[in-house]
Amino acid sequence: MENSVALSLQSRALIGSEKLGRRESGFVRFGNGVFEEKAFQTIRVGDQRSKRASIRSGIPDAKISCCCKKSTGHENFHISVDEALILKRKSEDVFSYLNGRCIYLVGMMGSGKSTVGKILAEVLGYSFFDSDKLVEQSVGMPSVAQIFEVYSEAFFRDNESEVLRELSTMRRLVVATGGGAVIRPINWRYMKQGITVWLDVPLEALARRIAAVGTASRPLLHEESGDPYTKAFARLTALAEQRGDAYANADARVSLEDIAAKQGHEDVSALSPTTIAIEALLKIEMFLTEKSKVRNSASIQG
Ligand SMILES: Nc1ncnc2c1ncn2[C@@H]1O[C@H](COP(=O)(O)OP(=O)(O)O)[C@@H](O)[C@H]1O
Ligand SMILES: O=C(O)C1=C[C@@H](OP(=O)(O)O)[C@@H](O)[C@H](O)C1
Repeated sequence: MENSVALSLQSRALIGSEKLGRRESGFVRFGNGVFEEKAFQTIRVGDQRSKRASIRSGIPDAKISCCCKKSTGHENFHISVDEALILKRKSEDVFSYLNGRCIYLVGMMGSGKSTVGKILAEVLGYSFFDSDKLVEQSVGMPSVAQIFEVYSEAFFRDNESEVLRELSTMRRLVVATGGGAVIRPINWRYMKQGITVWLDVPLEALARRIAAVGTASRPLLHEESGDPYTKAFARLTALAEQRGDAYANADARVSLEDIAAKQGHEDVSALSPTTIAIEALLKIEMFLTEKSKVRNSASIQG
């Protein structure tokens, strides 16, 4: 991405009426109990000044929204009053520890990076970005699938790295990265400017989710034959093996199996995105408090 090229970054979850600080109230309408994606912000990559100014100012006329329905319109995730309150309290705790640092969500395709990322952005008063969407915009194509087809995976990966580099200069963002962003060490350098969080979801659950929405938008899953679940599962298994421990570089790991066990569920499909967002905040808090303890004891010793 060259500076001269005017590219547009879109943030789909900046849903607050305040100017990117803490939202004091109204992030959820309890009566309805679902979130709805409402507002988006456009900023230009390549023009750092307008980008930062735009991010600082937020969206003056954005409405506080109460429920978040995915843009596909197929799913509603219900959220209880209790969960909404825990989410709000935990976000307030974590907000000060974060001190403006960005959150990068990593994980396999379908692990919920976008779904959970939008919730985190909303409660923290951060902007949400999906790195796949930013690559699409920077290349000027409507889908990642098309970029793979017309150019190549390598071309997509180069642009993905460039997008992550740009984002790494910014603050107060939640970024849903593409599932393969973890394979390039340079991307870790960019993402480690913020806090990295791995959404660790069992492959069966991923395959079920992806089969439900289809593989058309995910070119790496599109080649296999067979029914949607079987082909998604086979390809995800191969990708997970290739990627090995790459996801484990993340600062915090959110294991859906662990949350399900803790809550007495047999299956991770019982876990709502809100429950997962709460766990992500807990893990971020643990990581940051641990880090500051280590720093403090090092400064006492030295
Ligand atoms: N906790 C969850 N339970 C059930 N389905 C989910 C959950 N989180 C996400 N999904 C669904 O899984 C699919 C992939 O989620 P998405 O957030 O797009 O993943 P990613 O951004 O990691 O590719 C979407 O259809 C989404 O609605
Ligand atoms: O795992 C991967 O290599 C990919 C994941 C996709 O992102 P999501 O994880 O958002 O589906 C997208 O970047 C591309 O299709 C490649």
